[in-house]
Parts: sequence; structure tokens; C-alpha cells
Amino acid sequence: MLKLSEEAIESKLKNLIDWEYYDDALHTDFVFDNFKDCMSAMNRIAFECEALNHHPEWTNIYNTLDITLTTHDANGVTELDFKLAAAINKIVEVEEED
Ligand SMILES: C[C@H](O)[C@H](O)[C@H]1CNC2=NC(N)=NC(=O)C2=N1
Repeated sequence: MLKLSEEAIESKLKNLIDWEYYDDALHTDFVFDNFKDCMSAMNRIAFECEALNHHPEWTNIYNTLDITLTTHDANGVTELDFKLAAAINKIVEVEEED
């Protein structure tokens, strides 16, 4: 899997709310109402990661979740990172609506 050019990344980011690109990776951070909501979102995201065989570097502190996505095999951002980021946005939006 080839890493995307910076131009491709910037244009794809226009359709990916709440994520930014720096240090060769996609980054976002979410704040939930409480720890349980955050953990339940992390668990749902985990199933998406397994389905895509693509895993985040993420940090949870109480009700906050910081996520970094990059493709190790490509040393940069690939389509897979955008695919997982979009799936994460769908899950988190559901979490926020509950
Ligand atoms: C062998 C296995 O397919 C690879 O290690 C997968 C697993 N999950 C992964 N996750 C991420 N973020 N990047 C990868 O390159 C990657 N590679």
C-alpha cells in the first residue's frame, strides 16, 4: 500500500471532519460525557480496527480519546487510515447522539 501525497491528504481531509494531518499521520481528539461512553466508543472502534486489520495509536484519559492513524507498512498515511477515520467518525457521532 503506497502512502498518499500531501496534496491528496489535504484534499481528502476536506471530507473528514475533526481530523488533521501532521507528522505523517492523521490525528483527532474526542471528548465524551464520561469514561463509560468513551470506553464503549473505543470498544466499537476496536471491532472496526479488527475488520480492517488497521490499528490506531490512541490515548484515553478519563472521558477524552486522542487518536493517531498511520500505516506502518507505508511509513505514512494511506487510504486505510482514511477508511478507519471515517468509520471512527460514524461511531463517535452515534456515541454523541445517544
Ligand atoms: C501483519 C499485519 O497485517 C500488520 O501489522 C497490520 C496490522 N495493523 C496495522 N495498523 C496500522 N495502523 N498500520 C499498519 O501498517 C498495520 N499493519
